[in-house]
Amino acid sequence: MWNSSAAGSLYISKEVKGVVEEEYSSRVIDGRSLAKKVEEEVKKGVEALKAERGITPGLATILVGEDPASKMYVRLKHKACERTGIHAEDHNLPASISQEELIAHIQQLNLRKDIHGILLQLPLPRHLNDKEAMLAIDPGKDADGFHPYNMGNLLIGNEGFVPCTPKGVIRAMEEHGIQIQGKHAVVVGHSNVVGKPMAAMLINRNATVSVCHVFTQDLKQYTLDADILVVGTGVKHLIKAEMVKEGVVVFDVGITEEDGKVYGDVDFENVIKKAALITPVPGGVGPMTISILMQHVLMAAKGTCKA
Ligand SMILES: Nc1nc2c(c(=O)[nH]1)N[C@@H](CN(C=O)c1ccc(C(=O)N[C@@H](CCC(=O)O)C(=O)O)cc1)CN2
Repeated sequence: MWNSSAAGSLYISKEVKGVVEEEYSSRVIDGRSLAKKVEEEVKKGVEALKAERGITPGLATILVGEDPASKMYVRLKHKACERTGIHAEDHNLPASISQEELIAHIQQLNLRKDIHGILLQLPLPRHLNDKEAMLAIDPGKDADGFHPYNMGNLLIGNEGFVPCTPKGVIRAMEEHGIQIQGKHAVVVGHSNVVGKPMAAMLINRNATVSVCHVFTQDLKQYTLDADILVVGTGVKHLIKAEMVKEGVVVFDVGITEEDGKVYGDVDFENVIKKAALITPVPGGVGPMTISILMQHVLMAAKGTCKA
């Protein structure tokens, strides 16, 4: 049922090579190769848009403050823009900015004809209200898919701008021929960025979906029954081998940084021995998130996703 070679999973990154025994390497979903494929599609689309309509897609990223991880994610997004031919603008605002000033800044970007996508890097400093700020973004420029208009559309099955991480997971499933309909998909984590939109996307594809979170009693009871498991909690190695069944497909969306190393929510080294397919951290869902963002900026510039 699973197509482990479809998306070039023969290439294994050096981080993964270090922990995976040879016999399991074909089970690894290589997010970097998949992201490269998506970026190549975007690059072609950008070139065509420039040639046919003289439009260069433009993305404005807004980063409030100096959080090192957020700075790195914004940097990765700008590099992807460079690779795909998208114009990128860095709006680094001071941590002391008020809610009103932030909203005024977003409104200025809404008016700009050369800016097609606006991305507000999360998390914001605690004194700022992210939901209110998201609401200020023109839904037609909402490259992240977090505006309530786009979230509402997702819920009723109109998938336009949807959150990039879960869309990256769905794209990886498609590339590997993973059947979703009729399967039991278990989503661990109920954030607005990953868990809730992921559950909606799986429901839209006729999976039976369980959503587990920090208040779920007996998590293992759910994860053991999962055909598809998506985990995004930020708890390092929350999912152990004894919590999954043989043949499960696992998407690890968690990121924990410790002593300069990055860890996922899944005990990859051991879970891979039971999984049919699994994403590593790093090199799994993260790069897909960024490539889908590029896809959204192109969509916004083409006007194929109007609010
Ligand atoms: N406005 C948004 N804020 C946040 C989002 C988002 O989608 N939109 N998601 C996360 C952070 N994030 C993107 O912003 C993100 C995180 C990680 C990666 C990634 O490629 N990670 C690499 C590892 C990098 C490392 O070494 O630390 C990987 O997994 O291979 C990309 C994007 C929260 N905020």
